[in-house]
Amino acid sequence: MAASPTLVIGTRGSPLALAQAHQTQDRLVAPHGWAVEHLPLSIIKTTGDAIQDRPLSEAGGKGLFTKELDIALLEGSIDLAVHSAKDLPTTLPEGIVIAGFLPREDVRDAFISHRFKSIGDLPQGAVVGSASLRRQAQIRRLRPDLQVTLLRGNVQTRLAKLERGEVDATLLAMAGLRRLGLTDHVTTTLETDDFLPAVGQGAIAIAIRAEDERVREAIAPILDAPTGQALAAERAFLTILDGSCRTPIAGHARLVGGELEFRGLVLRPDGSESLEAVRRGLPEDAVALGRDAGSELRSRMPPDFLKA
Ligand SMILES: NCc1[nH]cc(CCC(=O)O)c1CC(=O)O
Repeated sequence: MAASPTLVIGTRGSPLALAQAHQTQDRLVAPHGWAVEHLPLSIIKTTGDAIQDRPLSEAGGKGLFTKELDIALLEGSIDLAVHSAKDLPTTLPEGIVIAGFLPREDVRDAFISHRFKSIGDLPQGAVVGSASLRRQAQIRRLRPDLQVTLLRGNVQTRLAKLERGEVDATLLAMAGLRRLGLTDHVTTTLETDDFLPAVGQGAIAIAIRAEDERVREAIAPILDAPTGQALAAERAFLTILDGSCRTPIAGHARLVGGELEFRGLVLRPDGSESLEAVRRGLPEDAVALGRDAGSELRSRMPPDFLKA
């Protein structure tokens, strides 16, 4: 047998990022009969990891988690980069493409509280912490009487802050909690009809060099086509709305029967108003569905909509 080629997997160093990188590594072992030693991880610290004191939306947004990994890809020190699709900007640098996505995890958000059973159960004035403008705005829409505060840090840090009583409740993605084996903390899961996830939530994206056919072929067996179709619609929607991190935007596509169903939502940051668009169509038309929903919302949005 010929010597196996080596793929270097680039990842951030947070526990969630490492869990996702290990999942990618494990999935690549099976189809090729490679050993994990052929798929070493290269852990790369990003600007986003270093900023702890202010909301990332103020520090420059999503690219903060990808820039250093993009550079490593382009320089050739890694062969693929594993990302939470949710944290990826809509446009990647020249020369880098998303090859595809692993099969999607649970897309829902989880409500987590040690004292209260659900969002509806929170007493007036209770403090809900989240760093996500999307979650903040949706909470405010459901419960304008609550206090919504910034809660930053990785998943474990946020759970520790909740434990210490810094907030009464928080919301986290089910996908991350599952990957970290932390679902014991979940008080209740929020159905997508009531609380719409972020574009890309629950999906792991694999980025590669655009022209690297060797890597593209090697990872093809682990990519999931339905997830790719859903993400195509969601990311097209986000692109139309020019999803900056300052804008509360939610969007989710799923296959229902043979059809792709997309729901998109934009909210005022204070939750006082929201606009929703729904599209159904052929999975092949995913990009058009997402774009169309985005265009509809953009045309319906009053000019001042995105200001607080
Ligand atoms: N922004 C942080 C982030 N990026 C991806 C996930 C969870 C995993 C996923 O959504 O795929 C999380 C944590 C969270 O939102 O609870």
